[in-house]
Amino acid sequence: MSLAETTKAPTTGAARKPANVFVDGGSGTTGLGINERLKLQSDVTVKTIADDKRKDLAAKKALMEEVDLVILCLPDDAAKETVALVDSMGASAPKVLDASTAYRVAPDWAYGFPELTPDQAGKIRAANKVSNPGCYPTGAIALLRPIVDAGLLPSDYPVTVNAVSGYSGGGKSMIASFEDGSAPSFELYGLGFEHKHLPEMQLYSNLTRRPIFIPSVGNYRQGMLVSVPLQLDTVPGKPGGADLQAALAKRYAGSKYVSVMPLQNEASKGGRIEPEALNETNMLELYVFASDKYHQAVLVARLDNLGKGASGAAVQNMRLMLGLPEE
Ligand SMILES: NC(=O)C1=CN([C@@H]2O[C@H](COP(=O)(O)OP(=O)(O)OC[C@H]3O[C@@H](n4cnc5c(N)ncnc54)[C@H](OP(=O)(O)O)[C@@H]3O)[C@@H](O)[C@H]2O)C=CC1
Ligand SMILES: CC(=O)N[C@@H](CCC(=O)OP(=O)(O)O)C(=O)O
Repeated sequence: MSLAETTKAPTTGAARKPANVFVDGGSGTTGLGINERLKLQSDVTVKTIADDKRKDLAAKKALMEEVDLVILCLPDDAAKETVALVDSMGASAPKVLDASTAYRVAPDWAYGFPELTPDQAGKIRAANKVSNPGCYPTGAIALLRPIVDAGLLPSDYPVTVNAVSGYSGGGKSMIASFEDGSAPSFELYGLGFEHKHLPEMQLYSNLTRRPIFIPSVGNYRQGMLVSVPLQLDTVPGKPGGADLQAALAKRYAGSKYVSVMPLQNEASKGGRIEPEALNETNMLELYVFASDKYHQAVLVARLDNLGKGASGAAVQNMRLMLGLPEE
């Protein structure tokens, strides 16, 4: 057994040293959010790389020899480059948690949405490679998967997902374009039907038909809403809003980070929701707005794109992968 291997933290056990973690891309939007969260965790030590060496592969490899887990907060190509480096390290390789889109539907990686199914947290705990979900898929999959699994929505239903994100979702360059006033106040995008989140959204929602996904970005920093309209009279069995809400409540009962809100129907008054209420948290709220009169429903997820949509989820996955208790 190599020296580096003996320094890796055990994944189970009571008394032990803090686990060592390296955040590759630690000065980007997602990386900074993870570092802020890790400052509050005494059972994790963050190992850093000199700024002028942060893109130097030999320096990265030397640092990765010392850590139990590396979190990649990089563009896809750079993430693939670091993963190739990890793959060359043999027994001294750290576990990898990747925040990019590169491995989200790769069969040999675990998908880092612990609430996906009752056994997903266990898969993440046991995996050496975990991909952190995209922000929009986190909302869409959380809403759709339990309803499809319960047989309330057929897997070939023509699903449309609409969403709005704060501008931090686009990383450093989009943040700069909103903050220097060159970006429009609001914009629809994804109108080429090829948004990078579609494959994971379809796969983990258990949908056989590719959804239509229309995201948008507004002139505020962070927070998002993901919504899925449903014409319930076209769905076999004609489920009502209460059936949908009950399936979600059953799936997420006891969950620390996913809250299923009471059914919102004609009697509830309101019919409005804004995207920023969960900012700086790792929470995800799920709503069913429904009309029995018109047999229509809209499923809505609210989350912080930098929280449960990125850095918060990464820290939740990191703790599972290191065998540490929930925050
Ligand atoms: N922002 C968000 O809400 C979310 C982002 N993500 C994903 O997380 C990843 C990072 O995104 P985000 O934080 O927004 O992006 P940013 O553009 O804010 O940050 C990316 C960081 O990576 C650095 N970087 C680029 N290439 C390398 C390299 N070869 N080695 C080391 N560092 C490098 C950049 O440094 P420099 O600028 O100097 O090149 C920059 O600091 C992306 O894959 C993104 O898709 C995931 C979920 C949500
Ligand atoms: C507003 C905005 O541009 N958002 C980004 C998604 C951010 C995110 O979560 O995407 P990844 O995790 O896949 O990087 C986009 O639509 O490409």
